[in-house]
Amino acid sequence: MPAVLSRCCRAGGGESGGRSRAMEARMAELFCSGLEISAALKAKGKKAPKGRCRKSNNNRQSPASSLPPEAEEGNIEYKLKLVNPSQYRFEHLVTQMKWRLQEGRGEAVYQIGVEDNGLLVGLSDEEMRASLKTLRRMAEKVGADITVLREREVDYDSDIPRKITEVLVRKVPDNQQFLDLRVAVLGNVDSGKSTLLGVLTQGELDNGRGRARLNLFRHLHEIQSGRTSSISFEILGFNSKGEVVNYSDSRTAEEICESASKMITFIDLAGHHKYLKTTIFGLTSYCPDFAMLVVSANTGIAGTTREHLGLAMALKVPFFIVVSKVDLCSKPTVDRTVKQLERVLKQPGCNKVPMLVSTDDDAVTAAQQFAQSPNITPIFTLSSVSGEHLDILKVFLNILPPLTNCKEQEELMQQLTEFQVDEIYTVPDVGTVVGGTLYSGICREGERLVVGPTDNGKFLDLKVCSIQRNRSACRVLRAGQAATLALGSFDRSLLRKGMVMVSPEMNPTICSVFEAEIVLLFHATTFRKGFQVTVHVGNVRQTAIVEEIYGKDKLRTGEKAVVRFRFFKHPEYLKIGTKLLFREGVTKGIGHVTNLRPITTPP
Ligand SMILES: Nc1nc2c(ncn2[C@@H]2O[C@H](COP(=O)(O)OP(=O)(O)OP(=O)(O)O)[C@@H](O)[C@H]2O)c(=O)[nH]1
Repeated sequence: MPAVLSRCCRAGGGESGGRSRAMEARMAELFCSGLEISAALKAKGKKAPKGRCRKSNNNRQSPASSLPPEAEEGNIEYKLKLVNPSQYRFEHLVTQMKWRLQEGRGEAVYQIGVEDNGLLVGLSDEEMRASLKTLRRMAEKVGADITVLREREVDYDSDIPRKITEVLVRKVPDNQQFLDLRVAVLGNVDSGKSTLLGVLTQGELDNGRGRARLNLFRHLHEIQSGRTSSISFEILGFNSKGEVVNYSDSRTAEEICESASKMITFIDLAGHHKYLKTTIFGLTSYCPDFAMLVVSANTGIAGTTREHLGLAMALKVPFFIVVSKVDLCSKPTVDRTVKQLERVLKQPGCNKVPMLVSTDDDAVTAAQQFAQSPNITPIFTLSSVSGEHLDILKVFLNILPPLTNCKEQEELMQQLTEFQVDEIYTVPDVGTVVGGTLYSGICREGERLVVGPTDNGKFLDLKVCSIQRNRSACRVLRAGQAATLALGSFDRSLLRKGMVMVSPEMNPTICSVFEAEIVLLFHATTFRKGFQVTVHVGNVRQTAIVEEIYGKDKLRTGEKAVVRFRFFKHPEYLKIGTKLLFREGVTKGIGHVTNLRPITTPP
């Protein structure tokens, strides 16, 4: 592997292209065991790079007297003070708040007492009171709510104590019911994923023998009877004051949706190795904003942990880590697990900056830094049994912003409708129902779309009879939102996971043969023409045959090439540039689609 690695590092044109290629190759290390990695590094005479990572534990806000200068774009606004503004200035401030909220898709952070250049000047108590009063008036004017995230004393050149205050402003956009984030939950079997979700979403602690998890299953069974998916969804809401809204004080999902201004949908993925295909499907097709990797404090990195970490990295899903079950271990054991994680995160294949989060204050810093640089990896240590540090994770989840901004969202909404079919059900009295995500455009109740491709490459007409999100009715679905669509009497047997429902004007490109630039992450022997792998591209999952490896007759671990694949069963709808992942047994690889051989369908 090492010789190949260095070749990959040197290959490539521009600096960033070369760097990302080297990163891809190094990712091979992530998927291998620790022993393989250290052997590879030793052979290469390399050490994990120190210089590129900021000091770990940089979670503490340094007593620095400045922040980075205010950015024109984004949802963070610095204000030195807001004391008695004139009517004209007040109107200007309100317009500015609207813009910042738009940038943060409904959330903005105001730093009061800070100059535009980032200097932490601070305000006296009286000035701060007056400024917060103005901020409240501004928020009222735009229909937003404000929550003070934290107050800090600053050491500015003055005898009187001065403070800066950080305030979260939240307004649910008029066309939405709540702000929406999707978090995929990863981790080894028994690491405590379902238990943590049970505790977060039901509001009751676990007994260490699976009570919280049982609650969840009973509940799931009640509300999702008939659903056979091995991926389950759980919701955790926050109201405008940042308080948790979950099943502890709401009886139904509808009630939670009604009182929440922000909703986190957890996608609970299986931990066991034999369900890896489903786990990959969950990550590639449900478009999570973030992933939460749960690691048990007493076992550390075990089982599928490393593989799940590699998947999140390969699919570029920003992730944070929860070290669970700290009640079962002594402090040195917890520290050892955290150190082990930090070591892996700093490895060349990862290049992450670990950030241990142990106070509410750290959680605020972590959420903001994480949003600005997904290289930062917050690590929480908690217990679902004693409840230790559980509130810190909730603080983080409450203020965690989406990583795409309004502009990107708007652009996607302007495009033609494209809904990815991830689940298919038959619901009594409703008929055929499909679950999935609206990738682009807008989808309205009553809309006519086409679904396909069928086995012979056709698209079939259908009508969207009704739409539900989080089990509540919804008339309009917007790009990025997940939902279930009822299709009335449409024949279920004509549908399969991986299809798309698109606007009839779209004329989608479908293909059985496509090319992809790939990096072989791991292969026991050599990877040649004729090899069969399961390919995951977005919500498409199908066996494909390697028809050609351009310029080479075989590939070894760590090598890259452009490869031509042919789907085994039926054509699929693919797009150039889409990330791709393939596996078969121990063979794994990543890459992206570079070329399609479209099939032209008869009208
Ligand atoms: N003491 C203690 N036990 C825990 C904690 N979290 C989970 N457990 C226990 O660990 C066991 C496994 O937890 P699960 O939540 O089922 O683990 P999982 O990661 O969802 O496992 P899979 O769904 O099989 O991938 C259960 O018996 C839980 O009660 C914790 O923080 N402390």
